[in-house]
Amino acid sequence: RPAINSKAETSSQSVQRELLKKTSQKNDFKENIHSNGSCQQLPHTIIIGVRKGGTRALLEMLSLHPDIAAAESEVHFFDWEDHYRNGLQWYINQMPFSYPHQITVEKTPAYFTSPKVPERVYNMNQSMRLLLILRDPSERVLSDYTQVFYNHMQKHKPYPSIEQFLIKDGELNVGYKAINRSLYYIHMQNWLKYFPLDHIHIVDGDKLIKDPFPEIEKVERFLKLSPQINASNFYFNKTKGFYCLRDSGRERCLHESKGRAHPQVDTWLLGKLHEYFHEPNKKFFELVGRTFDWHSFVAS
Ligand SMILES: Nc1ncnc2c1ncn2[C@@H]1O[C@H](COP(=O)(O)OS(=O)(=O)O)[C@@H](OP(=O)(O)O)[C@H]1O
Repeated sequence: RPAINSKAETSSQSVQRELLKKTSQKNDFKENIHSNGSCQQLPHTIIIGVRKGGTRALLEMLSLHPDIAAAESEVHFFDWEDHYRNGLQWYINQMPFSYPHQITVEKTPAYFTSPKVPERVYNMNQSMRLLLILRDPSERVLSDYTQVFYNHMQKHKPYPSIEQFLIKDGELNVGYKAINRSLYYIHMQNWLKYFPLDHIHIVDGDKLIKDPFPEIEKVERFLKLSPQINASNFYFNKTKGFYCLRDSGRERCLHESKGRAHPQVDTWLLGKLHEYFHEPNKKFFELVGRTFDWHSFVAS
């Protein structure tokens, strides 16, 4: 049963349960075994978000571990109806081939803020251990905007300035989607209806940027992996301005779309953002019993 939610099953829940049952009965799906003994398996852990939190960096860094097998692209199984309808066999087919001792992981940042997803993950595996990487909520808003701005640029489409999204009638536009995605306590509450807090490991995305190794060590411990990733797997690349990875002598940085400059935002507007997130951040800290070093300014 869900950790907190004890309400009677709603019709949408029973439809979902039926959908999952249809595809999850043992004989209904196979784990696609390769002749070398590897096979495709359902993920043992999922990086559920948050969008622009550093999910790709986390996945790539974790993949340095020999016991990790990661799905390359975002799967969007639980949040896209077209995918979810295909059932668990389809989900398995998206997974990398891995050996029995390995942990399969996929990352889809949109899961964290998608209300249907926690229940769907729960219906698949009630004891799933989840990874969540969060970043300063205001910084995340700027990163979110930057991502969509570049998506438009690449298609040679115009895109309004960040001020046009952030300001409405002279005040902060709290209806902006990117702001909602940064209200972490709201989304976290949805997850905690189904999973206990100790099954959701929160990676500090700001710390992962500044000094990745200690954060990755914590993830190794959470996933009960042997400590195999070392400080020497990371080196700071001055040109990129971020840590890059060193794996068996090979060096690589994340794609150029990661670590882009954010738009310059007026101090007044930035102050408004920081002020707006003060209460929601406090609620989030109470919910998870831990604080983060996020901007949280209150006007005097
Ligand atoms: N080592 C390293 N190299 C490059 N980038 C790094 C790294 N560690 C964390 N980050 C931060 O990751 C941010 C992108 O987050 P996501 O991968 O979750 O974005 S996405 O939701 O999948 O689009 C990205 O956000 P932006 O800085 O806004 O581009 C980075 O700040």
